[in-house]
Amino acid sequence: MTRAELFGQIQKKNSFLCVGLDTDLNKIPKHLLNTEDPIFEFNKRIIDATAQYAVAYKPNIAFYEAYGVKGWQSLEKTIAYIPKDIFILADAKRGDIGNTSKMYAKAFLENMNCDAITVAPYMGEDSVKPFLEFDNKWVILLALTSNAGGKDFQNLELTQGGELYEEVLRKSQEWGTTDQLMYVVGATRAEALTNIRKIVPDHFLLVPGVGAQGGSLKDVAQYGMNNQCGLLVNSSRGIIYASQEEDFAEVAEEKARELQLEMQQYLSEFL
Ligand SMILES: O=C(O)c1cc(=O)[nH]c(=O)n1[C@@H]1O[C@H](COP(=O)(O)O)[C@@H](O)[C@H]1O
Repeated sequence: MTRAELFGQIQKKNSFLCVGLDTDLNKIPKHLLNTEDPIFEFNKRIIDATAQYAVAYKPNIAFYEAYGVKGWQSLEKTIAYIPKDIFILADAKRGDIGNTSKMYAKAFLENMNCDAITVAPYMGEDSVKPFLEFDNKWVILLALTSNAGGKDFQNLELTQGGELYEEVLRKSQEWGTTDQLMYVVGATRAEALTNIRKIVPDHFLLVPGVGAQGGSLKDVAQYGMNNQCGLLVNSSRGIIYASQEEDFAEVAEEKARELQLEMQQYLSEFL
């Protein structure tokens, strides 16, 4: 999907919501466990309930890989089921030496035909470049993550000045364009967004961490939005497990609608 198409979806739906499909057999409603493919059945119901409010879905690959071949099949069915105009982001956090990254890229951007993949920048340019060789596909580089341990490395002061995550933002801009690269910034790190926007004013940011991790959507929108919105804000557990009973899809729809309404307000205020 191109940047213009993504922004078009945001304008059409008045939303920059990404629904995270972190589907865990221990958390989905019990009655679904009797179906042939409980993971897909759950995802299908969540997608049906939230597609009108979501501009992106983010299946976290760990939740599928954990169940082996069956999990992978559920993932493929889920990706095929997502409406074609919605951005699909494989949250796989890959990155390895060049010829290995090339195979990861082939798996997610070609065979699975996802629009984007999350990539760890730690191994540098030749580990990221193979993901950038696909038309209208995106690499989402981890910059400032939402977890407490993110500070262990990402906030280290470099001898030449600045913190490590700032160098990730600066250096990686040499590798691809604003039509190919996005960055992960946790909603729990919203205080850094003003500084981040000085370094990457035009890029899209994937922002996980609202809902279950407690990040503020308002702060993210206020300090992170640019003139093309420039944000995809993810919520996984806060939507998909808001109810773990038979009404889970209705409650997920309500939660997605609540976030969309709030986003609509910020789009009119800050865009
Ligand atoms: O890359 C990510 O999506 C990601 C980066 C990050 O810094 N923090 C983070 O929580 N995530 C992912 O975003 C999702 C957050 O889920 P919830 O906390 O349930 O909304 C999970 O799939 C995480 O793996």
